[in-house]
Amino acid sequence: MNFQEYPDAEFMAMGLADVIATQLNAALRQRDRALLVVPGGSTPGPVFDTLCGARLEWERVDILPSDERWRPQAHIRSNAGLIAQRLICERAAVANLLPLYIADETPEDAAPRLSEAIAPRLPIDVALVGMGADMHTASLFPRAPGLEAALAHDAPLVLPMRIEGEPEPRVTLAAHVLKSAMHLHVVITGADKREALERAEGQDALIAPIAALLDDATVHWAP
Ligand SMILES: O=C1O[C@H](COP(=O)(O)O)[C@@H](O)[C@H](O)[C@H]1O
Repeated sequence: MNFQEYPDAEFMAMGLADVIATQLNAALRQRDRALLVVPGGSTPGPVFDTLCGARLEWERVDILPSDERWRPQAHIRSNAGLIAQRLICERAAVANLLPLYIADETPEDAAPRLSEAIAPRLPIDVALVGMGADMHTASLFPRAPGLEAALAHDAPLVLPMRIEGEPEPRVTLAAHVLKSAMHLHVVITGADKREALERAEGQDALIAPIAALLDDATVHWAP
């Protein structure tokens, strides 16, 4: 794991947005299109606010959520809703959002079709994921039913997740999909998450799902 520490969240947003834009530009020099995976939640907003102004050919960029809460995009808890509002705007308004949600279907019914839809878009050029203080990443939650399947190297690309205590079901990219990204970044803030990250290192991924990604990741942390 590479660990990058910043003096505050604003510095981190600027630094991380710059790294992601540089990596996307490099990918676009090699191929027609680039694929960027991003998380939802409360942490990535400031990174999106800076990244959306980056100078790159956004019309050639596909943006895919790392996971989705099973809500329509207009819902306040939708990860795609956050991404559409804070990232797919300004210069990035012409980027293409690949939703991980199908209206009027259950996550279980939709997951195979979502897997089929994203398969031709892989590999991921740049993946940015978050982490909760409980060490979940994307929607890979500790001890969740279905977690073992989602950690398997041959898991379907997209899996449904039902997590006790969460207000809605979810879908998530499998761990191997995130790990296969050319560049993998984890963004976290606060002392509690830094401590959780330290606990996760070397842990069983069934207890600390973020551990499944750490070997391949650069972790970006600000107080
Ligand atoms: O529920 C989710 O949580 C994680 C972490 O979110 P945060 O609010 O603690 O930053 C996020 O990465 C994931 O995409 C989201 O669905």
